[in-house]
Amino acid sequence: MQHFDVAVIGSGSGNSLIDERFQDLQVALVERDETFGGTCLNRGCIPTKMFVIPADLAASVSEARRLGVDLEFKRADWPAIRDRIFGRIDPISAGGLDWRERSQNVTVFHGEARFVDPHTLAIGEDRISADQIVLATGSRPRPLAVDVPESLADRVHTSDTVMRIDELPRRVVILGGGFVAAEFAHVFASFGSEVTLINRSDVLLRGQDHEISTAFAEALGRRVNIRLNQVVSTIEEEEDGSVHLITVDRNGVEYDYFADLVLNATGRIRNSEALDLAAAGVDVRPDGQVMVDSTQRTNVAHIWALGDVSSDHLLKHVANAEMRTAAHNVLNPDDTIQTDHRYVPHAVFSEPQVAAVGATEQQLRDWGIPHVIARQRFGDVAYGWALEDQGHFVKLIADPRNWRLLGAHIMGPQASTLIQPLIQAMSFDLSVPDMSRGQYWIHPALPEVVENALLGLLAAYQPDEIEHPQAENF
Ligand SMILES: Cc1cc2nc3c(=O)[nH]c(=O)nc-3n(C[C@H](O)[C@H](O)[C@H](O)COP(=O)(O)OP(=O)(O)OC[C@H]3O[C@@H](n4cnc5c(N)ncnc54)[C@H](O)[C@@H]3O)c2cc1C
Ligand SMILES: NC(=O)c1ccc[n+]([C@@H]2O[C@H](COP(=O)([O-])OP(=O)(O)OC[C@H]3O[C@@H](n4cnc5c(N)ncnc54)[C@H](O)[C@@H]3O)[C@@H](O)[C@H]2O)c1
Repeated sequence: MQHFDVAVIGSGSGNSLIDERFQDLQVALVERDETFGGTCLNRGCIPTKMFVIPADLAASVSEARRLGVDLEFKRADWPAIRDRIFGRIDPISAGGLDWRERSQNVTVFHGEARFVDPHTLAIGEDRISADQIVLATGSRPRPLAVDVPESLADRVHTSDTVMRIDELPRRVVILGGGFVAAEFAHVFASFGSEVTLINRSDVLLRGQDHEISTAFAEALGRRVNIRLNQVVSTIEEEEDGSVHLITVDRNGVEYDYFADLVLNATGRIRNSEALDLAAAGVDVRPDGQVMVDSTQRTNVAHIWALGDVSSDHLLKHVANAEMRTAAHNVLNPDDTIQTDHRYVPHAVFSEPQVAAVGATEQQLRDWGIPHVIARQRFGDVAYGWALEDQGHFVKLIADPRNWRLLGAHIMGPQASTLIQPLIQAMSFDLSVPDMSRGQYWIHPALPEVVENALLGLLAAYQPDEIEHPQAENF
């Protein structure tokens, strides 16, 4: 049996963990998928955003018309877009594997790892042992709870497969109302498909500030048919080859939908069951989330975990941060560092974009934390005038006792970029007065919408007047 200093399971963030600091250690890297490099590179963040950019261009035609420019959308050449995207990504993945296989100190094992005992892994017929083991096995799409006829396998997809399809479907039904559903609804609708989004609950992008999720649903609803409070009960094939979905709402009423493609975007499950964690004594929650402390250590001292399999946040920037913590701690188990999960931001690359960091208004009310709220419309700053912006806004929430931001929520153009200075302010403990007046804000650039929202917070604060002051800059 081969023995290693470190064994890493999963080639996504797990592969990035093995940097030059490990060069004097013998490392095993195990990957069960034929594709090397994990979700973000091959079927997640990166290819989806590469579809979103052409979708943004296609969607801009209707925006242009409002500004007096007569553009025409002819068609999206799906095979060309797909081949361009994967023509770039697939070689990166293959090159990454090739480079790794040529690393002097790393042995790549192709197969599914499972524990035999706390220090031993089985990978097919192979058995390896390691002093320390890192679990970086990620997550996968949650399968539908209803049977899908085998004959429909090429028409009922998840995010793993949908980006590789051969042609743009005419009618798309998306099941789910989270990040994946929101981003693919934008892509397919912009490219000209007729999109119906069916969600089990009555909110899209649950977990966002209520004002954002309501405004987002309204905006997306202008381009996509949105059906809430319904779940699929049956999926069958029609004679003409289309997919027939029957859904049922809370009152037991049934609805029929017909599609050329169905995207199941109903959430993700963590890849932990194949690991046989019981054999190693690693604690895992009933939903499959491996339990770790802030040093990324499991309850078994030499076993660490990071990323989707153990994190509360299924986001690549969080997996990367946890990977950096785990890398340090594997190398310095007696001098560990912790992952900072205080201000984890996220962005949804749909149309409109949504981005947020920190607490929502409803959370602060529930927690009884005093707060001031300011809302600033994009349409009321100079760049927003140029955009003729309608309906997009920044919502900031701060604690008036120390003027620190508690939450920032943005829906609109470049939200994923505009949120960054707010993340920075929260991470580096910058106060609202310092942030708003302690620096120049380029005029007439879009970040003035953030500047004005910050000033709105200060203006909203009328001590003794009301418990939760709000600046209605609308
Ligand atoms: C469609 C989509 C879009 C996304 N967009 C974004 C985005 O814009 N921004 C963002 O921050 N996040 C995004 N995410 C989330 C992001 O992709 C994940 O949070 C991130 O990739 C998780 O990384 P990881 O290293 O934990 O797992 P992964 O990258 O999934 O790597 C885990 C690897 O482990 C392997 N594995 C699993 N079990 C075993 C086993 N027993 N033995 C051997 N190998 C095993 C898997 O095959 C996989 O290759 C997106 C996700 C999806 C699905
Ligand atoms: N831009 C990004 O950062 C990005 C993009 C994509 C994914 N991700 C990550 O991946 C995670 C998973 O995304 P996701 O969208 O798959 O999951 P999600 O958990 O965000 O959303 C799942 C949605 O499906 C709905 N749903 C569940 N069961 C259903 C059913 N039977 N019928 C209809 N609707 C049903 C839920 O109500 C919910 O709205 C996200 O939470 C996010 O962390 C991030």
